[in-house]
Amino acid sequence: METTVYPREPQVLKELRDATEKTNFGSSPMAADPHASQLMSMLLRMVNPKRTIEIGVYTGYSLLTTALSTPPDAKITAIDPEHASYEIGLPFIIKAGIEQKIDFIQSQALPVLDDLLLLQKEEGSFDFAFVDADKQNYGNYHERLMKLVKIGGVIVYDNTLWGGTVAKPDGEVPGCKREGKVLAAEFNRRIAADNRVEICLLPLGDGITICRRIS
Ligand SMILES: C[S@@+](CC[C@H](N)C(=O)[O-])C[C@H]1O[C@@H](n2cnc3c(N)ncnc32)[C@H](O)[C@@H]1O
Repeated sequence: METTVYPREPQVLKELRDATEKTNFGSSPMAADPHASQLMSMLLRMVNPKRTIEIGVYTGYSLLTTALSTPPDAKITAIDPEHASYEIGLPFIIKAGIEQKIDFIQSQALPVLDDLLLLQKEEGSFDFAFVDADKQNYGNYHERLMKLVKIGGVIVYDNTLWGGTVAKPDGEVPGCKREGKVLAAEFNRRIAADNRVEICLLPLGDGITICRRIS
């Protein structure tokens, strides 16, 4: 981290991370890991998406990463029911001059995804998606994103190792981590068996799974 990640972290992202850590919102390590963010930035530059979806914004570390790594005319649909945490990061998004790329929707994600699919007929309209929200719904998000993201597009899921607990016997997992372990392990098995995607689970940050839609 000291050699490869922090020295290359854009200054405005570092400022957003510091501001997050200084607030009450920073009491739990919710923001995307800077190492995972470095990977996402590279992926985004390779995919060069015009439209992306982010589920789970918090103070906006991954959202600002996305906005900094996409073309000037890219549009990001960012969904989170909490606005107060987003307001912590907003000054840095404005400072970076990329707020015009972002459509922040204050809502639970599922109704927004259903609306995009059923009412707005946005099937196949997105090139990239990042999911970092309620783990109970990862399977539901996956089914909707498999329609919203076009064939060849990329979906990235965060926290798929859940602190490494997915690889540990239950007895070695603290009680507060057990539900997350079960949810992450179930989701990992589900997408491993999904032949509509290529996948790769990378052991950086809290575990990050990259899916490329192939059918
Ligand atoms: C781990 S944090 C996201 C961190 C963020 N990606 C970052 O880099 O800072 C999880 C976020 O998911 C949001 N969330 C929880 N349930 C949600 C839901 N049903 N739909 C959308 N977002 C949700 C929470 O409000 C929280 O801000």
